[in-house]
Amino acid sequence: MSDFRQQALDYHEFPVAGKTAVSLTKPAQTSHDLSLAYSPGVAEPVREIAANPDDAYRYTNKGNTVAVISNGTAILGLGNLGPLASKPVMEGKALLFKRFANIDSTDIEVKHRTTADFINTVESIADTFGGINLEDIKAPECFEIERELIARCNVPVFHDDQHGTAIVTAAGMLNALEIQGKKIEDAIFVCLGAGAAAIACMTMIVKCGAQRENVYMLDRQGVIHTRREDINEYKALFANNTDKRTLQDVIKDADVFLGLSGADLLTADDIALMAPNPVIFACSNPDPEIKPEIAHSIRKDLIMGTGRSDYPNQVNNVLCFPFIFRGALDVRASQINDEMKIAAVKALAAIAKEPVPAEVLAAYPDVDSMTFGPEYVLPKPMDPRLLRNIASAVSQAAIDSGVAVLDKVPTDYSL
Ligand SMILES: NC(=O)C1=CN([C@@H]2O[C@H](COP(=O)(O)OP(=O)(O)OC[C@H]3O[C@@H](n4cnc5c(N)ncnc54)[C@H](OP(=O)(O)O)[C@@H]3O)[C@@H](O)[C@H]2O)C=CC1
Ligand SMILES: CC(=O)C(=O)O
Ligand SMILES: [Mg+2]
Repeated sequence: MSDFRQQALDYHEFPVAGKTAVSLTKPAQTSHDLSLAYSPGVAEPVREIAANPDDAYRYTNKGNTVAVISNGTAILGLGNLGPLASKPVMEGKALLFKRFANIDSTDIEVKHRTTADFINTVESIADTFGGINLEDIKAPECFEIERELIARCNVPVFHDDQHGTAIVTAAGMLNALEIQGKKIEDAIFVCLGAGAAAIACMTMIVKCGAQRENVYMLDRQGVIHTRREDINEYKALFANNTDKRTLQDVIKDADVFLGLSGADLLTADDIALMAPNPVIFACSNPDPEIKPEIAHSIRKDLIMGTGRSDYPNQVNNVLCFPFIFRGALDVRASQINDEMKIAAVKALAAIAKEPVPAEVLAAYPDVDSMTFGPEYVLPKPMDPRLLRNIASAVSQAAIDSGVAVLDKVPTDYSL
């Protein structure tokens, strides 16, 4: 067994199984404490909440709790391995919520027969939480699931693989194109993958200025084009009127490759065909569409990003979901709307252009330099500015767009 594999297994197994636990926020030492925490004292907030449901935010943990919910149908790039196998990833998301935004999170893995069953299950438990983070649910079902749950739930519902990924990818893309001296409206994009993450990322990149006709999207059958009859309504949004059919047809002279598909699907020969100064975000996890070592060995003029923590330019939704939920929870937003998402894109992209605090440099002793450029198009996950800058921009956007219950952006973001 490889050393890293054993380390990863040991990390999850010892000293206790798993990565999260519940901790108490109130004293529970004396019989008086118990009489307050449980019977008879607990009856008082029960009565208050029954009379006024909003009091759940006052007397329970609802307002700072997000459920991370999956059915395990698209676990990272590993595929449909079922709900239980997705649990380490969902616990991982809960760890990240707590570590980066002090949000308490519960992972919930749902076994279900139909999409309707899944939707009904999540709807039934949604009021328990301040927000719902859907995770690793495959396309196309994820689109209906999110749409229905947004309509039916009273708290924000956010499919992280769609919108968290789209926000981070768009921010990184705007910065990478700027560094490469390319205009987004002129750039030719190749997107390998046409699922949850790919459709949302390209939709956001088009909102940021890319021309829809300059986007070539591919699934397992090749280029998505207008004469294909096997594509769903979501892929159809990216159908191009083109005779190009294969990855090799479209990668020639492309400015950007975005991978949201699977491991090792882009070759060195493909990269050699791209336009000068290309941008390659190979975001499949855990293994990217092409290894950075291979890409860099083929050409020196590229900007390379992956979803992983162990290479420069980590393009991963961890740079978004803890902070966008922090911003939404802080003003009790009823939804996470486009205004809040665009505010997150701008706030994230801007951080990469600012000087990096010493504590961030200290957290990454192996990184030589963190200056806006080809090896640093996005801030690092350990950067404390992510919390303050993104959460405050998102809260403000929620207030400005009329979806916030509270009208003050917090000033204290200490963890
Ligand atoms: N870095 C990050 O932050 C994130 C990365 N991702 C990564 O993106 C990938 C997709 O995730 P997600 O969108 O949630 O999953 P989905 O199941 O919704 O979509 C997967 C897509 O990839 C396509 N695909 C799979 N294998 C191939 C192949 N051999 N050739 C062409 N297309 C292929 C599928 O094609 P078809 O439609 O024909 O089945 C489908 O369109 C995963 O690897 C995941 O790790 C996802 C979210 C965040
Ligand atoms: C990062 C992530 O959410 C994924 O790869 O699915
Ligand atoms: Mg995911």
